[in-house]
Amino acid sequence: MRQATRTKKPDVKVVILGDMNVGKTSLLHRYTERKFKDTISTVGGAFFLKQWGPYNISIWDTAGREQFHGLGSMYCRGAAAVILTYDVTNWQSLAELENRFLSLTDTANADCIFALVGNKADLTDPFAQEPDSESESDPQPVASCPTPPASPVQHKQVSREDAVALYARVLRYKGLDEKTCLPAERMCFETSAKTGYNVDALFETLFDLVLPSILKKRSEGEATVDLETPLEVRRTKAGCCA
Ligand SMILES: Nc1nc2c(ncn2[C@@H]2O[C@H](COP(=O)(O)OP(=O)(O)OP(=O)(O)O)[C@@H](O)[C@H]2O)c(=O)[nH]1
Ligand SMILES: [Mg+2]
Repeated sequence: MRQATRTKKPDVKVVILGDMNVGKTSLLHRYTERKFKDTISTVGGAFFLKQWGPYNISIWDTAGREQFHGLGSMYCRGAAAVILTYDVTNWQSLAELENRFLSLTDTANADCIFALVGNKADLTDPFAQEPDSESESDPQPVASCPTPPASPVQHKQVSREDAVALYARVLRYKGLDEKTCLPAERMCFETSAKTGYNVDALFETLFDLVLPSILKKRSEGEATVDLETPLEVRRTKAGCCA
């Protein structure tokens, strides 16, 4: 009898969505490479493969620029989790999630998990300016006296309450009952790709939450996510497959 061989196919798909410049690619670099690197605006999309215990998780980076909007629902197809990303210093980036990006998730799995992420927290919150002890930042010059904040604190345009309210509307849009869903306190994050603040917590929370979805799929003997699905994937400068 022929034995099935296991290729390194992803078990589950996570997609990151949001307006241009909110820091989607930077968040993925921070998580997968432990670095804050220069980016160029993403063209099309790119995927990163992350080994999580015995499982392979594909994380799809998407382009926020309007010209690539049409590709978004293709990337979301079959997603087990979607990260809706905004910039805490830019109110419009939160509004765009509802106006432009939420409908793209119609192609995601019915039991898709949503996380709402306010990035660039280092610009508004002195606490988020501290490098995450787990994350290796690019070396900073050594200061001889108490270190001033790395950059001036900017006006925070999106409060946590605004994000929590949007999370509730996302659940409503998906026809989900707030009482039985994952609570906003757990699924709304403020992060900094620059310092690493909360970045591991975001991805690791999501990965833990998608495990049941992997196990269910495996027990049902479903095919894993097919990377060969024709997708016009143009890579970012940063490339992919961390
Ligand atoms: N201060 C600060 N800047 C950030 C952070 N994350 C990203 N940036 C900067 O924001 C700009 C955009 O970052 P990207 O990661 O390319 O943004 P994106 O969402 O992938 O943009 P598109 O690919 O065009 O959709 C870059 O100049 C980053 O250096 C952050 O956490 N803090
Ligand atoms: Mg990008």
